[in-house]
Amino acid sequence: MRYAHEVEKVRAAERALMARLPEGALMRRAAAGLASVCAGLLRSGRAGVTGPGDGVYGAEVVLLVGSGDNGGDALYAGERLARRGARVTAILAGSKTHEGGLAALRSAGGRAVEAGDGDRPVRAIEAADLIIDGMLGIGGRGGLREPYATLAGHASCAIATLVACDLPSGVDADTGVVSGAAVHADVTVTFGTYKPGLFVDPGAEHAGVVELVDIGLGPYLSDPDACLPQAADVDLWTPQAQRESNKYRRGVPGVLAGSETFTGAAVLSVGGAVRGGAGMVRFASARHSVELVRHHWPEAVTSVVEDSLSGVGRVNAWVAGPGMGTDERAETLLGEVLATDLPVLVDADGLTVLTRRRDLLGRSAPTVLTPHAGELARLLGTDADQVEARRLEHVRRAAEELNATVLLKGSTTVIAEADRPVRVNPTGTPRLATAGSGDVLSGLIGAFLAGGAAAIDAAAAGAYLHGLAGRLAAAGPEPGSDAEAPISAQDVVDALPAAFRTLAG
Ligand SMILES: NC(=O)C1=CN([C@@H]2O[C@H](COP(=O)(O)OP(=O)(O)OC[C@H]3O[C@@H](n4cnc5c(N)ncnc54)[C@H](O)[C@@H]3O)[C@@H](O)[C@H]2O)[C@@H](O)CC1
Ligand SMILES: [K+]
Repeated sequence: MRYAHEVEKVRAAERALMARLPEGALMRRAAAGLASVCAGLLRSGRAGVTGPGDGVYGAEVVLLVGSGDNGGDALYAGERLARRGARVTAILAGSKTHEGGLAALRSAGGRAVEAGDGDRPVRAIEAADLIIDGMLGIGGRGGLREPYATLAGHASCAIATLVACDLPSGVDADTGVVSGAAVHADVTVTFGTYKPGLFVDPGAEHAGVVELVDIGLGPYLSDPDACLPQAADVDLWTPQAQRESNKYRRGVPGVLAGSETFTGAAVLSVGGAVRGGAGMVRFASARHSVELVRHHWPEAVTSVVEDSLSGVGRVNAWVAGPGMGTDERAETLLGEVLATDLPVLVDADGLTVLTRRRDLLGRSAPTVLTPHAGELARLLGTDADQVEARRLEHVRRAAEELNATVLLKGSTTVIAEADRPVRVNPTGTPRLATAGSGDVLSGLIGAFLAGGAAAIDAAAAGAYLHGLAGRLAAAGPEPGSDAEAPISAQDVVDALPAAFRTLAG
């Protein structure tokens, strides 16, 4: 798991640590880590310098230097690279400059130009092998002002490898929100702990590959605000099929989905549950959906239901909502499911019903809600643009107000439960924004809930494997190929076994 802390907590930890260290020691640690990652990039040839030598000697390095300590980090890192023979140019963009850092760079042979000094900054950026963005770190607020915005644009377009110091300038550290121009980094070297904005789009997408440099902050940091699960975590959360397990021990999800009119959602949701490792799936719906599910998934045990689930048989968890409609019948059946003491996942039409029946959420058993921004906005009585603009804030609020584990779908899927760090899903592809993809996710999480996983673990594991299956389906059988193709929700179902296999690797 990767843990992230908001700015306030980072600052508190830095203060506590700095009180025990000589003046400037922390900045030198950060700069040493940053210089070491940059030297590695230059050595590997990734940053454009090829031929004999260590890649650092003779390399053209440009520092974009802001007025705060982020600029100080960049200047001290530049000093280290200059001492190893790099030709380092600092572009001074702030209203002031870290004096110690600038003096250190100059003493190592580096030079400095003002951001407003004609076309010299642009020429330096164009000729660079590597650029360090030291304009703004955790002190950044709102959209980039000039000349930062223009420099961010030039640097992001340059052929040089662009390395962000702590976080890309223009990305909000706590939320990942970008307002206006921002640095689009290849690599971000972040200090002490990850920042939530590095996990969540658009911040995550601006950060590129994120490297964490340990500056000794760990013991001083309080609880994390967000975390990013890794394959090993997901492996622990998915109920593993033990050799001795029989189909009942692995858990039986009940899927209440589809209607006379809408059948596809039901087929996909059952598919997610079957491929999620459910020993057996019970499916309850109107006759037409039942017929189609029987045809696609003969392994599901089906029941035609009208206004009661009494004949469905024993299940360990419920998935309710995809394609079930929003009429009175749907409301009655959803009410019956939520009145049980079983874990219940509510999605799609089920969420629409909940907007008028929030009282149904007053239960003590685990509930997982899987809305997209529009559905969450309706549940919270706000509008979708607000949710999209501040995803972390809204998913946290929803978990508190709705008494549920809330998985907010989107370009970065985020999952909240009261009093826990938000889990951010690291997998996925824009190709997953296709009809029916969410239905697959609901069934998959339902399989994990039925298998005994805690609600937040089931949701996080489901999001991870679903995103990975989407990526694998879009990439096709060519390993390592960057080319992606459009996919259908059924392709995601079919790629789930391959996604599971990566966990074992
Ligand atoms: N505090 C510490 O102990 C350490 C801090 N470190 C570095 O220090 C950074 C934080 O330094 P600071 O607190 O000085 O903050 P920053 O360097 O992030 O930026 C602060 C300055 O930027 C200006 N600014 C804010 N938003 C702006 C915008 N949108 N456009 C233009 N200018 C804007 C502010 O007016 C202020 O002058 C960290 O990100 C990290 O890189 C590291 O050296 C490790 C140790
Ligand atoms: K930066």
